[in-house]
Amino acid sequence: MTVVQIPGSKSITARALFLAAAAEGSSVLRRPLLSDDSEGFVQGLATLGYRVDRQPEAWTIEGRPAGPAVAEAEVYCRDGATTARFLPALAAAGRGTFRFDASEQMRRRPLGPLTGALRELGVDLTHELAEGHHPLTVRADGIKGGALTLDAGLSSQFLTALLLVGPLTAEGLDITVSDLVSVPYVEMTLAMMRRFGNDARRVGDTFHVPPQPYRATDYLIEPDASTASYFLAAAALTGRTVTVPGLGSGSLQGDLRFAEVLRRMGAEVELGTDSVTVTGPERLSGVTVNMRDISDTVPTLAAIAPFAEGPVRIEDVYNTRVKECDRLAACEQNLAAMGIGVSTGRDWIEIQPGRPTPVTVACHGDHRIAMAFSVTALGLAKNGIPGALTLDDPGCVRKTFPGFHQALAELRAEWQL
Ligand SMILES: O=C(O)C1=C[C@@H](OP(=O)(O)O)[C@@H](O)[C@H](O)C1
Ligand SMILES: C=C(OP(=O)(O)O)C(=O)O
Repeated sequence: MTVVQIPGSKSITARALFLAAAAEGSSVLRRPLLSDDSEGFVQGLATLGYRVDRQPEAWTIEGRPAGPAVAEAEVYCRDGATTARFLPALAAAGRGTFRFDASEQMRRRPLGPLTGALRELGVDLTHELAEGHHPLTVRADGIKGGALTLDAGLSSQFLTALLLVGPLTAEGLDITVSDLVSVPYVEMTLAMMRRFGNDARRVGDTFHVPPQPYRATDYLIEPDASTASYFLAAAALTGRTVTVPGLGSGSLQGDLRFAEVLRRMGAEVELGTDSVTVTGPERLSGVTVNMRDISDTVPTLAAIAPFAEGPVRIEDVYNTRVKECDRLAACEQNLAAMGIGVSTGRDWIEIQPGRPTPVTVACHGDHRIAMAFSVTALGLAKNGIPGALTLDDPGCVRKTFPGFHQALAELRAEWQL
């Protein structure tokens, strides 16, 4: 049995940073994620005048319920969609002129439903180059609040941004949502808002957020379940056992359900109160699975799929086309290059069993493509397929797990693969 320590959850770190910044008093966030996304979020907060004291194991943030401490700022959001979508909402609740920009990759990703909703709430917001994309400027003068509708079919992060800012509005928010994707991330948002003292709740398709102030909290961040998927998949693929401590039945992260997908493919899964353990079978079986709730783990499953006994079909994941890259296209491209039978439609991908030949993986600057296909390399080694699989951009893992390659190398050394 191999124990793998996984760094903190990106999504929980981002929410905790927002909530701590918006709360009255000083919050301590324990075991935050140290990566490009979370550093970008902290840097964004600092640019907006929030005080963050960063020790490696704990970050202390002084909250400001009235919003940013500066009247003008230029915030660079890097590649992080949580930063690029949550921080403009936070700034809108304050007073001042705040310009936001992001990397080329993030500039391409959609923002329109969120910026449209902020405008519906009376926020003065202008896009510089293209409607619904970064860069943008918010001329903030507080938010009164009220009722609004939101299309959350491309991203749940639009809803999370509005939920998080709701308690900072004068009257609260009632948000009626259509076509919501990634539901567990919204449940995570509501659970964390409760921990910081706000009783936002969902009734049918409407989310009610009372204007109840956040209070400062001491918050322990869970390991990242999407990151864990690569190591659980590695165990499932090679017949080994991996335990990830800190991720158990009480986890806030939907992506832990990826272990259930591995179970359906024949792996043994033990979900304890504070850990998850996966043991791989002799050979995985094929599966058809709806991954609308857990779409960050689509590349992980696609990358081990060729080694299954039957076809692997992943459905209802259109929004994976508007992530760091078009992930259905990137998975199809790389699997096809390896000689694997693969087809895709608007919102699905189907992968046939086969013997992948090693290639240089086209990462498209996407950490999940890089990490997922690094696991394919273990399948090649286990099946005695000669040659090395390489990545055209190994460094892109810095977005969520700068130490990924080292961690995987340690696993391979232990398993002699
Ligand atoms: O709210 C969050 O922290 C996230 C929500 C999901 O995005 P979508 O809602 O865009 O699917 C997920 O893919 C992303 O990595 C993190
Ligand atoms: C989609 C992702 O990130 P984000 O949307 O937060 O940039 C991800 O981490 O897979």
